[in-house]
Amino acid sequence: MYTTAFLDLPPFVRAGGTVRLPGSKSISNRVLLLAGLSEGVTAVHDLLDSDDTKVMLEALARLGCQLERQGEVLQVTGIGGRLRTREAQLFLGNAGTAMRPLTAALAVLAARQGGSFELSGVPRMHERPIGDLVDALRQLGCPVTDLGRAGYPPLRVGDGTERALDTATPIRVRGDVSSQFLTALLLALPLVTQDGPVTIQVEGELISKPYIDITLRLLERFGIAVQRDGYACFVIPQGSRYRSPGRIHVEGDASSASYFVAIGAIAGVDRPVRIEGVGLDSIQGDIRFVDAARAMGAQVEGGPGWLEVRRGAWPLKALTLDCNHIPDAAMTLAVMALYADGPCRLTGIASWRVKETDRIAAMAAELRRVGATVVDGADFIEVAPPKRWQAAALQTYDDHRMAMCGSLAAFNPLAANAGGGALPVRIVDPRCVGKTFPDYFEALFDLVTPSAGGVPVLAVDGPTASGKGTLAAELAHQLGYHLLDSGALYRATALAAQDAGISLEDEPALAELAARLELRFTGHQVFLAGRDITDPLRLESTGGMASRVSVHPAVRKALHALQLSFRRAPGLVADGRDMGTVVFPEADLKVFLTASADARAERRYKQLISKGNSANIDSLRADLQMRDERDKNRAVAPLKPAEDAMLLDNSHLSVEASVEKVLGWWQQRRPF
Ligand SMILES: Nc1ncnc2c1ncn2[C@@H]1O[C@H](COP(=O)(O)OP(=O)(O)O)[C@@H](O)[C@H]1O
Ligand SMILES: Nc1ccn([C@@H]2O[C@H](COP(=O)(O)OP(=O)(O)O)[C@@H](O)[C@H]2O)c(=O)n1
Repeated sequence: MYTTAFLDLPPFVRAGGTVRLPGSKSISNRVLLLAGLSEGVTAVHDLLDSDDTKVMLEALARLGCQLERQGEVLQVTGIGGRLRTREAQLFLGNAGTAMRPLTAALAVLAARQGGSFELSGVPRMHERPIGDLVDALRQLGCPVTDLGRAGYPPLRVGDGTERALDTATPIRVRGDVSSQFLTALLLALPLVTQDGPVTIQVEGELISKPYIDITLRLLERFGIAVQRDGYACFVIPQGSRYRSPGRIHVEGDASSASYFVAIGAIAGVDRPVRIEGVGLDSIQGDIRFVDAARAMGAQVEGGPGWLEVRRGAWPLKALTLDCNHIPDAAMTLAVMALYADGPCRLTGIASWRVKETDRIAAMAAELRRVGATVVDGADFIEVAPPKRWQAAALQTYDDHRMAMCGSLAAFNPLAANAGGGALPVRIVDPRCVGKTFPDYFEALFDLVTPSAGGVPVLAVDGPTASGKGTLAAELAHQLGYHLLDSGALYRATALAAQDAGISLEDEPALAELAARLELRFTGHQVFLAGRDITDPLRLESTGGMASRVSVHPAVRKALHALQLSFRRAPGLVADGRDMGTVVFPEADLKVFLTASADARAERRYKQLISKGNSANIDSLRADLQMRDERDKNRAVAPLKPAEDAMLLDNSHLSVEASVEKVLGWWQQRRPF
């Protein structure tokens, strides 16, 4: 997962390959609650691991459920409908799928068995209405106290005393704001069917019906057969009891699939985008997004648990659609509209206004940034593709879907009206995808081909101990970019030569060795032919050998292709001696880092001492000056600043100040 302040996506021109979807959020949190309320143990397979499931799991643990991971499977031992804890404060982040059902379940349990629970979330959660659910619970006789604004979390359910509930009178709940209130009641009310059946009557036209279908199907798996009359009246039979199905598989998330369906429709030109984990047989309503994508031109094939998507019509065909049945996936259509042959109009989306953010307002604002013409109203949005695309920094409003949708703007080079341009797209706060799809961007980068020269490079060159490695690593960390420590390649070649007994003057043998170097970088570790060389690689003596190895033109040539292969989406920070001059002459920013010989000798001295090595500052200074001479005076790729390099003498600058300086230069060169 990218936890950077922003993530710049290079422009993409093609997509293809396979993506395996994480589990559905809606199914995961419903299954967890049902398993938590059941008698016995439920083995949950393919559970989504995300922010929203984490808060649900934490809440269940606080309530006395036993949770045990066995590899990929989570074993949940439920409380069997009996409170194990009579008091708890539960923090539920921004997870509507945890807040609503837990409010309902704990309200009835607390009233029946005497308990008191506080439920709260992030500030946005406290702006998301829950009043209709609270009204329904109060009709039953459950004590519910508003701890903030009436009708919004935080709430307290129960007052510690046992109460009789009125389960004979039908419970009325509004269905036209969010179907989650009805879901919450359906999931919770089997707990109070001891004395008779419980009837729920929906007032107003129910929205997002497919989510109720998921709820009913999962209740059935847990032994509860709800009788119903369409979507207006639901009856939970007397004596209903949750029974664990023993084992249950969570489907891949159909809403998450929508981004990859869109990517296939936009850029699946040479090969399809294959999506695994959810198929045409899905129980999730958002699978019907596939119909909408087809209507826009996508070619979609599918079977149980898989979909394959290719580009069909291009540009995409403009669409007008009532999206009431696919509230979440419909957001993806709003972004596909950027690539359509006319304006697209999505209606029936009033519920967008009460989601993680006001999604109609957010979508309109962000699509305008890339150049689209957008008209929005209480329950619709109309998007006309940009006449002129603009490079944009897209805000994400702590909303995972805004971030994932925004990424689709990076296919702008393919737009009919792109005019040959290729613009990067900045996603601000990419971490918000953690709500449902923590590795979304990694999955995206695995599928896409960036435009030629589209992957940005930041080159840092300079003499030894100037702080290149430290600076480059921190820049890569803050930008979410890959890191090339080119010195490590020369160092590894030197170690390999030492192992193989090859002389450091034997150019042809060294070049051959360099060409078939079996190097692997994992986190902070480096492996050479399977051997961990992390420590020997950093030895001062290895640096000295590397300096001798690196003077040979044939060795430099042999390592060239390997260095280029580090340039992958989203971007690269490369550190060395000739990054800006030879290897990446077209780098977007070149920094030449220097510091006085005294400063560098002192840094190296401290670095060695802190690692428990012995060192002598005078010999270190002499050694680094000798290495500077060799690097500067060699015939091929000598150490010198590129003509267009920015010079930075950091003799009197802290690491943080150097990083800030370079990030400032970087920002100036970005088009946002
Ligand atoms: N701007 C700086 N100010 C002070 N010390 C620094 C600075 N940059 C790096 N250092 C320290 O100097 C040492 C050498 O830095 P390193 O990044 O390994 O250099 P290089 O990669 O150029 O050989 C490290 O211990 C590092 O923490
Ligand atoms: N792009 C590069 C990187 C390193 N090198 C050589 O490899 C040696 C080790 O590089 P390094 O960056 O790990 O070493 P230090 O800068 O820490 O000494 C340097 O002394 C250079 O001679 C090079 O020639 N070209």
